[in-house]
Amino acid sequence: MLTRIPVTLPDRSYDILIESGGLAELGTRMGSLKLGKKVLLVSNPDIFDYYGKIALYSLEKAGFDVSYHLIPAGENYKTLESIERIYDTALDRRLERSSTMVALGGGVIGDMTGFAAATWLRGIHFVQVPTSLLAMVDASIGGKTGVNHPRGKNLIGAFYQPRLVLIDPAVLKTLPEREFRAGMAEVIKYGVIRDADLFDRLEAAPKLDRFTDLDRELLQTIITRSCQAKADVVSEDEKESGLRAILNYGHTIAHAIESLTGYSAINHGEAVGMGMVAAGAIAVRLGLWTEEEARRQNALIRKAGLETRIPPLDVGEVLDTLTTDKKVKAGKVRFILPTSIGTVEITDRVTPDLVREVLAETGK
Ligand SMILES: NC(=O)c1ccc[n+]([C@@H]2O[C@H](COP(=O)([O-])OP(=O)(O)OC[C@H]3O[C@@H](n4cnc5c(N)ncnc54)[C@H](O)[C@@H]3O)[C@@H](O)[C@H]2O)c1
Ligand SMILES: O=C(O)C(=O)C[C@@H](O)[C@H](O)[C@H](O)COP(=O)(O)O
Ligand SMILES: [Zn+2]
Repeated sequence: MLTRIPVTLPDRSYDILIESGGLAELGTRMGSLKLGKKVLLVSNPDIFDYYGKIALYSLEKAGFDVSYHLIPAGENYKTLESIERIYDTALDRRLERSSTMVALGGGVIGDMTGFAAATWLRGIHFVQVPTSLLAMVDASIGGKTGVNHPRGKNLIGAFYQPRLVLIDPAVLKTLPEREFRAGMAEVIKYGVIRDADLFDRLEAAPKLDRFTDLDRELLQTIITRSCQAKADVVSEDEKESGLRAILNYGHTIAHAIESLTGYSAINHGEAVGMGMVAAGAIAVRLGLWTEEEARRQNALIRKAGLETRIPPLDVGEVLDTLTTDKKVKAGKVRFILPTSIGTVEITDRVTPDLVREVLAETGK
């Protein structure tokens, strides 16, 4: 069964296509977009070993002239140096304005390929083929592309929309369990910020922490509801001038955790899980959210096999890193905080002392 979710934008609308086994149709799907012949597939060696051949074969069969570029796996390769290596291959391959970069991988590959496509020749086509749960439900959609700065997450980048997002849930069978759980953090995020019914369904599920324990119907619900939530928000506010900031729930503290731990010990989804616990505790202390709902959120995060306690960090460094967050306005750090399951608000009322208290409460 093919599910199509449109992302409707003023001048760069595109489809999210969700279909089990759909990777083999990549060439045909791209064939209908009127792209130039040259394609550069960007991936990492592990993912390429599993799925590179299917993707290349499908593209070649559809008449594309394909080459590929591999970047070692891991968030600490999400750097400008890796982007320069993509540029080298783009130059060697003489990519043209009509050419396309295809990201075959998780969010790290997707964010970097999108940024390289946005900047090479001032912008060439770009297609997302997400292979991790997190990239399927979040990173591949909406056009946030970029890389990390050693002192701050995603500080370098561009809004640049893909021409197509092609999701083949069957590839999740090889995703390491830890990465599956990381993806569940962003799924729970949608429940808290926007989709109370999704939250209820996750609560009702017998298990959430392993791909193999999830029934196929629930997996389909998780992917389609999450993609729909992201597509709706991005369609309303492409460049985060307002509503889109809700997608950053849990990320203010998560990004500080990621950069202060060197982008290696804790992955993005794990940090988001911890960040949502901290944001929930802040909301309770400000009288915005009930303790009972915060407890339900935290129980769901634990049920997804995620850690809810923040590792020991220097609080001064955390506070300093928060000031590099992209939501900072007029020098004030802004947080997305829940007001009920399914609704959030954005506030600049969170003081450094409150962050200190909550880090002490939610820390290990
Ligand atoms: N642009 C956005 O809107 C957005 C949204 C959320 C997250 N992100 C970014 O996404 C990144 C996190 O993405 P992620 O969680 O996918 O991490 P990731 O890209 O590092 O992938 C996680 C790991 O899973 C492996 N993997 C992926 N798919 C696989 C498969 N099918 N089989 C076997 N192994 C597979 C990868 O090789 C990697 O080791 C972060 O950099 C985060 O900032 C971006
Ligand atoms: O798409 C968005 O908007 C998001 O905030 C989604 C987040 O899950 C994602 O991690 C994003 O990359 C964070 O954005 P940033 O602007 O804070 O870097
Ligand atoms: Zn995220």
